[in-house]
Amino acid sequence: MSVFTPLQREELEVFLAPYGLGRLRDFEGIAAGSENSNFFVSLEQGEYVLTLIERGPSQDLPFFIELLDVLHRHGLPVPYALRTDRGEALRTLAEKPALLQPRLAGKHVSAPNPHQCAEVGRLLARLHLATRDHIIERRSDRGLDWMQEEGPSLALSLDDAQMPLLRDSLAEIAELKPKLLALPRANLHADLFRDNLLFEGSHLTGVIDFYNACSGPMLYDIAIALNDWCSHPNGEIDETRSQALLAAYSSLRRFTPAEAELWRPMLRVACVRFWLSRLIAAQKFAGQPVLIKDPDEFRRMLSARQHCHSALPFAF
Ligand SMILES: Nc1ncnc2c1ncn2[C@@H]1O[C@H](COP(=O)(O)OP(=O)(O)O)[C@@H](O)[C@H]1O
Ligand SMILES: N[C@@H](CCOP(=O)(O)O)C(=O)O
Repeated sequence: MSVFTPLQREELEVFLAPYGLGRLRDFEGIAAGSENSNFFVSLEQGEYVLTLIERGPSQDLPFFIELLDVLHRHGLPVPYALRTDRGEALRTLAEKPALLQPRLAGKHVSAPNPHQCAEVGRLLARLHLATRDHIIERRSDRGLDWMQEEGPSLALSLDDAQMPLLRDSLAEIAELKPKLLALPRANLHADLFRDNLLFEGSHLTGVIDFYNACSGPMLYDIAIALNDWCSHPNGEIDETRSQALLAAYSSLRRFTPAEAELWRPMLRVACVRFWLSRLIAAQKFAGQPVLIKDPDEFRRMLSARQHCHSALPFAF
C-alpha cells in the first residue's frame, strides 16, 4: 500500500537526468507511509528517495523546502530537497509535485530505550534552536482552532463513557488557549512519532515526514514526541524514558516557568490533536486499503494524562 501513483522506468529516467547523479540503477515503491507516494531510487552516485505529493497543502511546499534547507545547514539529518542543474527543487512528475531527497540511513524503532529517547530530546532542541530566532511562519492546519472546530461534533459520535473526556479536554483548551499561544515559539516538526525517526542502534540518523511542520509553541512539539516515545500501552508515561527525553532536551534549551506550568495541560492537548485526527481518519478511510491508526491509543493516553505527575526539569 501507499504507492498511489506507479511510475514507469522511462519517465523516471527523464525526470532524474537534470540532477546529474548518474544513471538509474534501480527503484522500488515504499510500502510504509500513508500520505504520499515514496520510492527508493538507486543512482550511480548514491541512494535517494523520490516523493510524489499526493494530497495536502501543495501551496505550502516552498515552506517545507525552505525549512528543510535551514535544518540541513544546521547539520540535522533531514531529507532536504536536492536541486537540478537549473537550481530547481520542486518539480512535477506524473502530474504530481515531486521532490528528490537523500536517502537517510537507519530503521524505525518500535520499542525505544532511554538512550534513544534522549536522542529524540536533543534532536528536538536542536530543531527549535535552529529556528527560534528566524521562525518561518506556517499555521498548523491541525492546531488549536482546528481542534475546537472538529472536536464538538466528534465528541457527539463517542459513547457515553468517552464523551466527557473529550468534552472536558476541549473546555480546558478553550480556557488555556491564550496562555498556550503565548509560550516560546519556534518551527515545529509537530509529528515526531517513532515512524518518523530513523536509528542505527542508539544513534539517531534521520528525521522524516515534515508535512505537519509549522510554527508554534516549542512545548507542543515536546509533548507530541513524549506521548509517542515514552508511553506504555495503557497510556501511562514511562518515567525513565520520559526523564531521559526531557533532560536531554533541557541540556540544550532550558525550560521557562510558563512552560513548566503548562506542561501537563500541553501533554493533554497533544493527545486531543491525534485522538481527533485518528477518529476522522477512521471514519473517512473505513474499509479502504489505507493504514488506519487506532484512535483509542490516544483516548487511553488522554485518560492517563488526567492524573499524571510528569514535570519539566530545571525550569527557572
Ligand atoms: N529520506 C528518506 N530516507 C530514508 N527513508 C525514507 C525517507 N523518506 C521516506 N522514507 C521511508 O519511507 C517511509 C514513508 O515515508 P513518510 O514520509 O512517512 O510517508 P508519508 O508521507 O506517506 O506518510 C518511511 O517510513 C521511511 O521508511
Ligand atoms: N503520526 C500521526 C499521523 C500524522 O498525523 P496526520 O494528522 O497528518 O494524519 C498518527 O500516528 O496519528
